[in-house]
Amino acid sequence: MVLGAMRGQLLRSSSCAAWARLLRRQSRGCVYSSVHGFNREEIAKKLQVFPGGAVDLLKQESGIAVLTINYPSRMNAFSGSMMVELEERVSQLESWVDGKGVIVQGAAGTFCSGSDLNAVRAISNPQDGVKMCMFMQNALTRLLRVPLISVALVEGRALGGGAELATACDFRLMASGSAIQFVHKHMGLVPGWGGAARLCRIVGGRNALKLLGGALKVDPELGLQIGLADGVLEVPQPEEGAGVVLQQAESWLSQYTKGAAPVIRAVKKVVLSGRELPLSEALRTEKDIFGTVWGGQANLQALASKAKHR
Ligand SMILES: CC[C@@H](C(=O)O)C(=O)SCCNC(=O)CCNC(=O)[C@H](O)C(C)(C)COP(=O)(O)OP(=O)(O)OC[C@H]1O[C@@H](n2cnc3c(N)ncnc32)[C@H](O)[C@@H]1OP(=O)(O)O
Repeated sequence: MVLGAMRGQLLRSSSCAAWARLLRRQSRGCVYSSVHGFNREEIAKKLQVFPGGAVDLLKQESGIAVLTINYPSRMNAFSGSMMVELEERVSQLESWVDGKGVIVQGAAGTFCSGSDLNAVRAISNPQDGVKMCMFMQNALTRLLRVPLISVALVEGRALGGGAELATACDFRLMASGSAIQFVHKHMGLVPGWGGAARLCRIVGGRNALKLLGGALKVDPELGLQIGLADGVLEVPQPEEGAGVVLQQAESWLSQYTKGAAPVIRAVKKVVLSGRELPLSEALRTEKDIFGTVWGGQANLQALASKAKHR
């Protein structure tokens, strides 16, 4: 047993370096850095000028966190300071070693109505608009790449940047009566937070063209039909109390996060590399990640238990 554990430790340390190399190559999941003329501190300072609302993070014993976009007086629109707070919360998720899953939701029964239009009107020059996009693309790409299985719990409306936020999760659960709508065209815009690129990968180019070109309202039925939604949750009667939909979402996610955190995190990592890397590099990364769990505690316990897995 000791030899096995030592072998596992040796493999883990060398393979962790491989995962670190992958993350470094992706510069911790960021798309933009100074080589792209992106100055994070400069744009964060500009965004902080637009206060309001919060992005709350609850990390639970279960290993499932709840990230809440919290600005109900503005239908959970993202103020500038909330964009900076989102990035901070993603950093916390990246370093949560016991984490296995995360549910992204909006406060007060609605998801997110995109950018705070008051901030949008003030950031009207193209240069600052593009910098805001780069900031949010970095934050949302990192969210999608955290080694946790993520679910967007869509109640009420997910509009514009809110629809884009929903695409920055591995899965989407839609409450009955909810809608995801890429309203950008109505504003003379296209997605800028990475939502178009992710949407094409989720529903395919033709459906993405319809949703963006038609600014179509995607209800749960259409969401399931085109693969934008992975499940529909029935909204309970008011007397059943708030939080029931979140409990349903946690129950749905826990199907996929049952087990040791290192194993669930490795599952997300191998899928992430399979999703994003060229085949040969994905295979090498998979081998490295395999090495972090081979001979690990969960593996050794499973071998010792001789349990049958039906
Ligand atoms: C990259 C994309 C990004 C960008 O380009 O920067 C964007 O996301 S742009 C924004 C895209 N979003 C929208 O256009 C949605 C605008 N909001 C609505 O369409 C509606 O508010 C709603 C979300 C469908 C809800 O409608 P309703 O139920 O009728 O409520 P109200 O409209 O009265 O809203 C309540 C309250 O909330 C304020 N609000 C709503 N959305 C925003 C927003 N995105 N920014 C700022 N404020 C918002 C709305 O103004 C109301 O406030 P009061 O008027 O003070 O009551």
